[in-house]
Amino acid sequence: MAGIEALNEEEPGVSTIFKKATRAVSLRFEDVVYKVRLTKAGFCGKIVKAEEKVILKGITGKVLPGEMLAMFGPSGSGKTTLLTALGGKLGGLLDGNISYNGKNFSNSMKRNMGFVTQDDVLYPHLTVTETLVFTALLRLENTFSKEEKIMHAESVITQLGLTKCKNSIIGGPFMRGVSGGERKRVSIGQEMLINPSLLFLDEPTSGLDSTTAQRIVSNLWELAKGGRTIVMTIHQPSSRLFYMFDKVLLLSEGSPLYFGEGSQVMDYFSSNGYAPAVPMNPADFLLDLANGVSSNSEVPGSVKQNLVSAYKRNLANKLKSEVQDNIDDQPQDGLTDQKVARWATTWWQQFSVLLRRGVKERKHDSFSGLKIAQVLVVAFLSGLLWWQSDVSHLQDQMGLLFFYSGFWGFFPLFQAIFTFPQERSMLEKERSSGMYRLSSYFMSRIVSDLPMELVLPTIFVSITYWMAGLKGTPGNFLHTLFVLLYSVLVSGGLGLALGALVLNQKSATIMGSVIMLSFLLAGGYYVTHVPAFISWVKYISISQYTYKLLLGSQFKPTDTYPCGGAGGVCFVGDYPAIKQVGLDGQVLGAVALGIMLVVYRLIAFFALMRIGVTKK
Ligand SMILES: Nc1ncnc2c1ncn2[C@@H]1O[C@H](COP(=O)(O)OP(=O)(O)OP(=O)(O)O)[C@@H](O)[C@H]1O
Repeated sequence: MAGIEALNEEEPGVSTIFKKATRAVSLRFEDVVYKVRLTKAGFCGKIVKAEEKVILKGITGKVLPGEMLAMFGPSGSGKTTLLTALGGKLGGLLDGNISYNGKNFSNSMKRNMGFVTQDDVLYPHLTVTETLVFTALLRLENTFSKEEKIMHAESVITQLGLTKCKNSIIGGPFMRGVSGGERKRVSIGQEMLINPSLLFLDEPTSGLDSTTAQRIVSNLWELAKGGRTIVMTIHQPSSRLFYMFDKVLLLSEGSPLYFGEGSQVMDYFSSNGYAPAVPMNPADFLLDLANGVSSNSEVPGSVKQNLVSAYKRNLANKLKSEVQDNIDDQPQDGLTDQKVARWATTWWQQFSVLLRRGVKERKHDSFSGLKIAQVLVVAFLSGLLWWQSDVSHLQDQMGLLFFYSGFWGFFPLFQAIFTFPQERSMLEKERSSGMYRLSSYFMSRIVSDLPMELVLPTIFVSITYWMAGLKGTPGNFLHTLFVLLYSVLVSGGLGLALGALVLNQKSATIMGSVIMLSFLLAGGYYVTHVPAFISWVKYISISQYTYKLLLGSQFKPTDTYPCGGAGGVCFVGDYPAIKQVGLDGQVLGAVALGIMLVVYRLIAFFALMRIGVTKK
C-alpha cells in the first residue's frame, strides 16, 4: 500500500481524527432477491398489463469490520439496487435476510451508517465549510459541544484534502463552484462526520481522474482499517485501486458471478476456464466476463450461463454456510433502539440550524433583483393607472382592490409551489439518514421564507396605496396591508400544499394556475349573478374572502359616493357590485382564511411525511 502512504504524506492531519470506529458492524446478506412490478397503462391511465421483473437474483455474502467490499458489474446489473437494499433504503418486494450484527435494520444502525449516493445532493450556494459545519451541527450528538462539532467538520476538511477550496461555494449547473472530485469528497465528508461504522458509497469515483479516485479510495481504505465496514459500487477502477478491495462482488443482470476475496478472483475464474489472454486490469477482465465477453471464443450468452452455473456449483452453498458461521458471535455493543435516542439534537437546535442554513442558501434567490424589479414595475404601473382615484370612481377603486387580491394570490402561490419539488432530493437524503424531524425542517422553511413573503407585498402596497389615492388614514392603510399580508400567507400555503402533494414542478404549476384562476373567477368581481349549482366555489375561494376583507378595509356600508348627478349621494353599501359581495361578515371571512392558512400547511406537512421514509 505504498500509494496510500504517499498520499497520506501529502495531507498532514490525515488520520488524526476518527482513528477507530465507535462500533464494529458485520453485515450479512443471504439470498437477497428484489423484484419490481412493471405496469403498462392503457387508456385513461388504466393498468392493462403488470409483469414482474427480477432485479436481484439471490445475492449472498458478508462483510466484516475492517473490510472494504467493491461491487462490480455492467451498467444495469443491479449494483445500486443491492447497495440501497443493504443500506436499508429499499422497501417493496425485497426477499432474503439482511442483518447488521445479527439484527435487523434499526434506528441505532441508521445513526451509525453513512450512505453516499451516486449524485451529489448539496446546496449550491453554501461553501464547503458551511456545508460540512451545518451537517456536523445537525448530525453529531449533543455529547459534543458546538465548538467540537465545528472542529470535527474542519478536521474532515483537512482529512479529505479540501483545505484549498474550503471557502468556495459548491456551485451548480449555472454557477461555477468546486470541481466534481471536490464535490464528491464533500458528500463523503458529510457521512464521515458521524464516524460511521458502516459506510455505503454508490460510485464514489465516477467521473474523476485516476489520481483523485485513488485519493478517495485511499481515504476509504484508511477508514476501513479503523474498524469500519465499507461497501461501494464502482465502475472500472484502475488496477492499483482494485487491489485495495478486500472483497469483490461481481454481478451480471442481477445474478452473482463471484463473491469473495479480491486477491483470489482471478484464480477463481482461471480455475473455471476463464483467464485473460493478455495481462490486463482485473476490473476490466471482470467487466468483460459479466458482459459475456471472453477470449474463449464462446457465444456471449453461454459465458454468462457458464459463470452463473459455476457460481451455483462452487460458491453458493459455501457462501451460505460462511454467512451462517459465527452468526451468534457478532460484535456486541449492547446498543439497542431503546438506548439510542432517535435524534442526535433537540428540536430547537435542528430548527435554528436549518433556519440559518435556509437563510444562507436562499438569500440570493429570495431577494433577487429580478423579483424586486418585477414587483416595483407592477406597483408603479398600477399606481399610475389608478392615479389619485377617489370614491367618485367607486368601480375603479373596487377594481384596484380586486387586482390586489389577484396579483397577491398568484405571486406567492408560484413562489411557494417550487419549494418542496426543489427540496425533494435534499429532504430525501437528509431525512433517510435521520438528520432531523420533519416538523423542525418544515417550521424553519416557513419562517425563513417569511421575510421575502411579507416584504415584497408591503413595498407594493406602500407604493400603490398612496399613488392610487385610497383612504389616507394610517388605520385604513394598515388594515389594507394586514389583509393583503394575511392573504399572501394563505396563497403561499396553497402553493406549499400543491408542491408537496405533487412533488413535480410542472404538474404543480398547472394545477396551481387552474385553481387560482377558479378562485379569481369566483372572487365576486367579474361575475355577480352566479348560478346556484356552481356558487359554492366562492366559499373556497381565497380571492373572494380577500376581496371582501379589502373592501371592508376601505368602505363602511354608510359611506357615501356621488350618484345620480346634481350633488346626489348614495350609500356605498347599496352599490350593486358591493352589495353582491357584502361588507358584512368580515370576521367570518377572516376566520375562513385562517382555516385555509392552517389546513394548507397541514396538507403540505402530511404530504411530506412520505419523503425519506426508510425501511425499518
Ligand atoms: N423501480 C424500478 N423499476 C423498474 N426497473 C428498475 C427499478 N429499479 C431498478 N430497475 C432496473 O434494474 C436494473 C438494475 O438497476 P441498478 O440501478 O441497480 O443498476 P446499476 O448496476 O447500479 O447500474 P449503473 O451502473 O448504471 O448505475 C436496471 O435495469 C434498472 O432499470
